[in-house]
Amino acid sequence: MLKLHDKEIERRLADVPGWELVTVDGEKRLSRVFAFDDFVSAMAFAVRVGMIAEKADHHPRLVVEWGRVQVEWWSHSLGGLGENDFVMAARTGEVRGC
Ligand SMILES: C[C@H](O)[C@H](O)[C@H]1CNC2=NC(N)=NC(=O)C2=N1
Repeated sequence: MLKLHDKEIERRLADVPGWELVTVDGEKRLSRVFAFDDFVSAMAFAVRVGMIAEKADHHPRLVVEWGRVQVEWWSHSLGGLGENDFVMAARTGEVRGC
């Protein structure tokens, strides 16, 4: 998988509404916070995202708190964003139903 350049990233961001481009330790990531009514719903969402990640062998950073889950996707092997990350971001939205 190829590391995407800024122009390609900008173009693909339009395909994943709701996701934000962030840079952490010099590496670009896709980031989004999902809101829930309580902790159990947040946890259940995180588990479902974890399952699709495991199946894809491509894993996110998941921060689970009462009522919210922050999801970040990037490719460790690329030190940035690849096509996979946009695919998984879109699939994450489907898990949530939005
Ligand atoms: C050995 C295993 O297939 C690799 O470490 C996978 C696991 N999950 C991964 N997830 C992410 N986000 N990036 C990777 O480079 C990655 N590599």
